[in-house]
Amino acid sequence: MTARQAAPESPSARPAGTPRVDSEVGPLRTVLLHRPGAELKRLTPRNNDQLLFDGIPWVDRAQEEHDAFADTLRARGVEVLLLADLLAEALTDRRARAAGVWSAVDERRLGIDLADTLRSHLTGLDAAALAHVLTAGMTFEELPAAEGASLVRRMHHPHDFAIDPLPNLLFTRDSSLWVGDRVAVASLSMPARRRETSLTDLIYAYHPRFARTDRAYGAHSAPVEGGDVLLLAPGVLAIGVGERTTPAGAESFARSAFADGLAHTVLAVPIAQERATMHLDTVCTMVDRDALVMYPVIRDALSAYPIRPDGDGGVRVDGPVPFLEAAAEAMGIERLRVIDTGLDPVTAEREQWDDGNNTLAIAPGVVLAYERNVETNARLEDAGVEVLRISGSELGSGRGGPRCMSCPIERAPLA
Ligand SMILES: NC(=O)NCCC[C@H](N)C(=O)O
Repeated sequence: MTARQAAPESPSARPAGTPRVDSEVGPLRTVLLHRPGAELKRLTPRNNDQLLFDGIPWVDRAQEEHDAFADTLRARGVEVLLLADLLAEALTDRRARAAGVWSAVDERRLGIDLADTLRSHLTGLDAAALAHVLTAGMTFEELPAAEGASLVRRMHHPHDFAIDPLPNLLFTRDSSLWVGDRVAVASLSMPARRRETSLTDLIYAYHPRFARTDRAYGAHSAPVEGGDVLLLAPGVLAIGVGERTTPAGAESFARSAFADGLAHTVLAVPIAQERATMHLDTVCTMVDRDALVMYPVIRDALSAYPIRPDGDGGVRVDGPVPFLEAAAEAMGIERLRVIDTGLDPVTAEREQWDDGNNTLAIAPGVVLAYERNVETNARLEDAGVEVLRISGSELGSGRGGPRCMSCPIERAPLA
């Protein structure tokens, strides 16, 4: 056990406005969202698979849905920060602009000459214009004119990307996460998403709001995505290991959390390496202090490898043991209540796919959920959970729900 053992906070211990997240369900005070923008307009039937979207969203409607999502949160007193605003504000710092330019220009793709031309063009942009390129990307036909016509320019199709767009920025859950008073910039596994962390990294490094923020983990470590990390209770993390987060990622995240005194137990939870279950939060999320909504197909099979400090600077790994029991034990409660997705196996499969499990708790027993998951929402209400329904017909085409689309930055402690 490390000296700085994670301990439950007293509810009055900290003033509002200090970033800190110790649980999945503590009253949500501040959250980071990304209003989908021009980057979504880059999706075509030729690139949507590679860019991890299941279809081509109607962008205006997706924005309306997202605005309604943000308004639902604001109406409950949650401060909503938008990633594009933070990015543009951070980019007013010259050092942030330099970091943004370097992270966006890929010499391996463009060759040295074209990369140089593009870097000097981007360096001359103001913060707002640069923020636009960093999120929406740039095609070859949008490149600045330059003397001579390089082979690279001539042989690429005008619609090829010189800088890839980042349509999955919408899912702010995955590219950074807060544990206690520290932010971890995730290490994303899919090539289509990797550059996202250069933007979250830049925001936390240069935006004045986060000037005194300590880091946990880092984007160059083994893969860990925020959608796989559940803060079951103060000091207790569950980390899904599957399509995205690797065993090495879960182990090094655990070591780093122990070293920083952020956790006493990490449960590494194997999940199927499939798109339908790409993150742990696609199969279960917490809806109350002691309750989860969970895909029934995995409920009895879900296991965990508990990881704890060995008292000698290393870690001890136990298990595998049944997840629900291990979680309840680590949380210090008798048992976890489980609310099933869907009604029958087919509805459950449909609603799991449509992110019925992917709820965002804004307080114990109060969640945001997609309205389309009618049966799951009814079950939640039967179990006493208040469900604030949002529409996600277009937002859902990227396969992510309210939890995926939100990165809590401050939650009040659980009373
Ligand atoms: N936590 C989540 O499950 N996030 C959803 C991410 C969806 C995105 N299209 C992806 O494939 O990464």
